[in-house]
Amino acid sequence: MEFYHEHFPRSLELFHHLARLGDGILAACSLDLGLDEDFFTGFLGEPLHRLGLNHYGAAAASVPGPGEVSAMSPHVDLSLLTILDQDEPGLEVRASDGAWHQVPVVPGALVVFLGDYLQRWSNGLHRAVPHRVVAVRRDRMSIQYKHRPDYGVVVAPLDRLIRPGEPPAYAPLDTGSGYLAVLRSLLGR
Ligand SMILES: O=C(O)CCC(=O)C(=O)O
Ligand SMILES: [Fe+2]
Repeated sequence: MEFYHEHFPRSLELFHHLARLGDGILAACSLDLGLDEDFFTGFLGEPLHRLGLNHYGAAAASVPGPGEVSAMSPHVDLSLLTILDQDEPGLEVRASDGAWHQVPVVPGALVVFLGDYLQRWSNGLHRAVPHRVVAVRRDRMSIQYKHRPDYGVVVAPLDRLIRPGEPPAYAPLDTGSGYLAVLRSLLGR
């Protein structure tokens, strides 16, 4: 039992570091959008950030080559932004021309994705990159940190980022129900 408790403080430390990093990246995005750096603070309610581990078992030898089978289906994250670390290749991102590109494993580097909420709040000025995980030949682990608002928050394009006379690019999204819908689609339920 001791083993589990021993690692808990380090996990919390990691979580708080990632939350600070997430705040910093969000502040940079806000400034880029012409907003105050703490603009989103008032929109997030009690932020419900999430830290998790994903494990992908090595695919059987009979599985077709990389790219043909997804271990995690293509999606954008229901987060403001996601910070990710990975120990093996397998993660791919989709470019605007539809081509998939592998995200290399670079020691010491973290992967950052902007998520659906930032795309929606910014009316598409900031984009969430679709990504997926292909079948892997060796066991793979990733650590994913989702920088999130509270679940009850409704995300809608900001008036000041909508061009006069044009409709908003996206409909409002309830962060609670959207998250559940994606979980169901990822799990095939
Ligand atoms: O395992 C990965 O590299 C990607 C995980 C992911 O896309 C997610 O947790 O949203
Ligand atoms: Fe993701």
